[in-house]
Amino acid sequence: MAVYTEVSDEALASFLEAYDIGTALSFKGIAEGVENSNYLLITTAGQFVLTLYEKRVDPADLPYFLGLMRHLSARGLSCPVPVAAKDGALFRTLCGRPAAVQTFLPGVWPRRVRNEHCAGVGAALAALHHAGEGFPLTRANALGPAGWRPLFAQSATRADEVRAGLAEEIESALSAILSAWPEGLPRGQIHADLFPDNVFFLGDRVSGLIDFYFACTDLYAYDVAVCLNAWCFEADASFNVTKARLLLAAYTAQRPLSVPEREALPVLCAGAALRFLLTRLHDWLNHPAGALVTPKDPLEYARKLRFHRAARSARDYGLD
Ligand SMILES: Nc1ncnc2c1ncn2[C@@H]1O[C@H](COP(=O)(O)OP(=O)(O)OP(=O)(O)O)[C@@H](O)[C@H]1O
Ligand SMILES: N[C@@H](CCO)C(=O)O
Repeated sequence: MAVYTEVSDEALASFLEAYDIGTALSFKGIAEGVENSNYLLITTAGQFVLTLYEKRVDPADLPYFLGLMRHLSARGLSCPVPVAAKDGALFRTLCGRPAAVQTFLPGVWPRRVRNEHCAGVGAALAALHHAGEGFPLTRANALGPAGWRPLFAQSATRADEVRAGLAEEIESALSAILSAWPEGLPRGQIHADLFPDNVFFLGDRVSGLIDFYFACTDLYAYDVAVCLNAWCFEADASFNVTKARLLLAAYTAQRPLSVPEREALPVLCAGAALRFLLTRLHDWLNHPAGALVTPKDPLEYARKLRFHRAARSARDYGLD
């Protein structure tokens, strides 16, 4: 469930007065998602999603996130478009929280990832990277290499509660990855969290991308690495090279990877696995008893990390 803030009919009606999208016909909480409160809002003008930003999103980042979505959409990428209020603002305040109205995106995310989905996401990721060009704002990746040590420091002494030896394994991976992290690769606006639950499909075709709240300005090939982690492993933790080949073929058809990007793929994939291992470990150790949201398994990413640390070259990911 992800409705942390209840909105009364009166509060909604007065909020909507600031917009040109008619009056509410129906208003329902959306159960999915973890971070923010999301509502499906049907008005006399159409269908929208109303998001109230809870603790994790820094309001200072909203101009970047919402501006990026407008920029991407204007450049042909299918994603929710933030609707400006009558005064031009992309977000306002509702029930004491920053809140934004976005267009509704049709489609469903794949509960079971098939090969066709991987080709679709590869193409969509390259389209996102191209569409982001020219966006004037930047945002540092708070969960990039510089953030990993401080993040791990919050869990290090308790990591072995999750699995004996985990702290040492993370420490060794952290040092190896940081010392091999590539310099000078092409960078721009990246999604940084393009997991299956953030990609909507209609049939086998991508209908759009959502959840830009980790987006930042970082290495394009790191975004590819995030997707290889999120889309190309099976439930038994084995790497599915067919899925990787399809994802990479569709991506490189639109944005070829340079030789240095290809060479860096194993360390970028290891870094991406470490990022999700660290955030999941933190959430696993710190989730309040009785919380409605089940934390995600950190060990899934410890297994993926091992695969990447054993990989020798881009060939291990299906690139020739
Ligand atoms: N524009 C949209 N159109 C249609 N559905 C949407 C839209 N935005 C969000 N949703 C729905 O709301 C759900 C949660 O959205 P989102 O993933 O952005 O939330 P979140 O709270 O930031 O979650 P998390 O970061 O944990 O995934 C989505 O799975 C989807 O069902
Ligand atoms: N995609 C992240 C959650 C943050 O959106 C994970 O699976 O750990």
